[in-house]
Amino acid sequence: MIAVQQLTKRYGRHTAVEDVSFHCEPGTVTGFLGPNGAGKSTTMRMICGLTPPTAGTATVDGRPYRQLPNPGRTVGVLLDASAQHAGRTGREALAVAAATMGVDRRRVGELLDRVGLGPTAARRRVRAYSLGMRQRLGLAHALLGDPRVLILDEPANGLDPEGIFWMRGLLRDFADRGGTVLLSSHLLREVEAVADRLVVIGGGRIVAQGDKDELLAGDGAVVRARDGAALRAAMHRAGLTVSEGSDGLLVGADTETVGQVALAAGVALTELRPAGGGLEQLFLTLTATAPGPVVPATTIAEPTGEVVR
Ligand SMILES: Nc1ncnc2c1ncn2[C@@H]1O[C@H](COP(=O)(O)OP(=O)(O)OP(=O)(O)O)[C@@H](O)[C@H]1O
Repeated sequence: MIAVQQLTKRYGRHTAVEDVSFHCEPGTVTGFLGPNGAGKSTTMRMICGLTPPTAGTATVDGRPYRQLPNPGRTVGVLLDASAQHAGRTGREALAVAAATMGVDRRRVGELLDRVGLGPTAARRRVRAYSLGMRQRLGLAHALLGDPRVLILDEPANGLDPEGIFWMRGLLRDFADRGGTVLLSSHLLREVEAVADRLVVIGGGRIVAQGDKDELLAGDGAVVRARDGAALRAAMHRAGLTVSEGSDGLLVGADTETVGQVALAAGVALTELRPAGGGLEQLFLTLTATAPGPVVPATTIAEPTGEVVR
């Protein structure tokens, strides 16, 4: 469990993070979303005791990070994959961390396998690693102490599509076994596939947070089928509003309803997803302008301050 309460960080007159509060519960993946410079890394660094907050508190499993007796046993952290000892091999880097944490050395080999760094990669010096390999090693490092909590800053950076798919599976499995995951990204689509909850930050302030499905629902569904005419006719017959979107039909109903209508009509779908219009729009606006006020869970505030849903 991660509890963040009214965290604020000022650098001189610049406010990097302001009054940020959220919780991450066991068994869930929380996607921490925001454009570049929004305050994600600063918030995560405060949770991990690396940046002292100007105000507010953050705890992991009920304690501030710095008061955890052996932090790596409670929380696995990956904040900057490029900041690893370049002169050590991947195996050496993990072995040193295992010794520091008091972890059985045999876990080193297991974890190298688990993150897809085979024997050849494990023998290479970290300076020769690609960013994707460093992310994998960083993840192995984070998992080394068998923690119940993971805090990962942009872990998908540098991973290829197969690597991103693999990482999603690993994080989903971790949460399904009761773990707590907080992962940041500047890409909605990247976390949408794995997160249960979303916390959206812009200009240092929370602009939306809540259950992912609730945040993405209510804006209709995007649906496609090889037989577009049959799909459109089925939606019409069911009394649903239909319009042509840029990447499929936009239907004014949730994905479950749309899927059932298509099934009943015998139309095979090639794609079905929440339209996510509000969140997409919020993201586009956030990227362009400064944010507005903090709003309660499962609502979205436009950067102007107007609540749009
Ligand atoms: N040490 C520092 N001194 C001064 N300003 C800082 C410092 N660290 C971060 N900032 C500022 O705080 C704001 C938030 O930065 P932060 O790195 O937390 O954003 P981010 O959401 O992680 O962005 P990115 O996705 O680009 O990593 C930015 O305006 C940044 O310039």
